Amino acid sequence: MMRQAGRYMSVYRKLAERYPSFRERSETTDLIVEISLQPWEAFHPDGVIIFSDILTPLPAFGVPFDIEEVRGPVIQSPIYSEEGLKSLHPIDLEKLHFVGESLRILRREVGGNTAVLGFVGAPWTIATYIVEGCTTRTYATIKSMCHTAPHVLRALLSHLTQAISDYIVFQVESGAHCIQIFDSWGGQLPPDMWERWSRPYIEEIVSIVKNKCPQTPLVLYINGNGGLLERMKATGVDVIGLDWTVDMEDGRKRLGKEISVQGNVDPACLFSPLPALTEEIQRVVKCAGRRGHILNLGHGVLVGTPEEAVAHFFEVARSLKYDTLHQDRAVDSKLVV
Ligand SMILES: O=C(O)CCc1c2[nH]c(c1CC(=O)O)Cc1[nH]c(c(CC(=O)O)c1CCC(=O)O)Cc1[nH]c(c(CC(=O)O)c1CCC(=O)O)Cc1[nH]c(c(CCC(=O)O)c1CC(=O)O)C2
Repeated sequence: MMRQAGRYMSVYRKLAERYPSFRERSETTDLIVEISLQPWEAFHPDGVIIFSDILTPLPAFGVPFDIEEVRGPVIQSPIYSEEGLKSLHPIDLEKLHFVGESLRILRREVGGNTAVLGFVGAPWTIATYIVEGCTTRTYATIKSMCHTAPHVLRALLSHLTQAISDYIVFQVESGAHCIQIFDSWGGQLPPDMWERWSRPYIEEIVSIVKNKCPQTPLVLYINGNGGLLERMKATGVDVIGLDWTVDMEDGRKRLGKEISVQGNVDPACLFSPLPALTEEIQRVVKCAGRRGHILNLGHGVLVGTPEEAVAHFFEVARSLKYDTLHQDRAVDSKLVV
């Protein structure tokens, strides 16, 4: 489940009181392992997601950042000029030793029946933070840069493409079974702009990673991806994450049978009465069909979500039987949540 660890869990909030800095919590091996295992111990999902952030690798290629309680991510020196590009350097994976160590420990801790999942941000999404300096609602600076300084933006995105590719391979070699690429803010671009400013860089990442780790499935998630589904498929990833604004059945039709899908229960549904949540999970699973569906939310668990609802989500997922959901014969297929 996306964002399955974090602020909605009381054990996490208690730990955060003792370790108030997000960077400390997400850059200390023991804490990363402990936080990653909190939802695994509480709900027994099929996958453990390393507790980290899409911004975690930034300092390893020359971009310091912090996560502030109210403002969220803050980049001390945003990059929007050729001068700013000078601070970038190739990713130094030794500076991310805690990620490698945590993935290795998680693999040992969870045994053979649980997948260990790594993730990265896509170049466009990471660039929105590096250029804007913080979370933005308008993306005005980076979008205007597409016209005022396209060469600078291209150089930044190319640098990020190489760094992120190296970082994915590092995560796989450290033990991640599967990698999700978050182009969370790709849906903020008109589709033709996404084609120019995001897709080529994701495609290059996919090609580098498929060359070095051909067995590792890659999931691509974009928030607000209704206008982009077919374009996402063309990147060559193995799984397309659907947010909840796309009907699962429509998504399936548009994407065809040969690609897998993930999603797409509305995270807000976890605030509804549990029987309504049960029905929605069953509906989504039924619409997704019998093969190649990773049951998940359409985006991360929201802050304030009742933990009982998350527990219920996993219980319902485990209880599903294809032969009762579908009239056709049951298949021996596993649900991953
Ligand atoms: O998420 C927030 O609302 C707070 C600020 C924020 C963070 N990263 C950020 C944002 C969004 C933004 O403002 O741009 C920026 C961020 N981090 C991430 C994404 C990708 C996405 O969710 O679409 C994004 C961009 C989009 C987005 O936030 O929706 C990914 C992320 N951060 C994180 C995790 C791990 C996890 O939660 O299990 C994960 C993903 C793992 C997965 O779902 O597979 C961890 C994280 N990062 C962060 C926090 C909050 C700070 C804290 O615990 O003290 C937390 C913990 C939590 O969400 O409760 C900081």
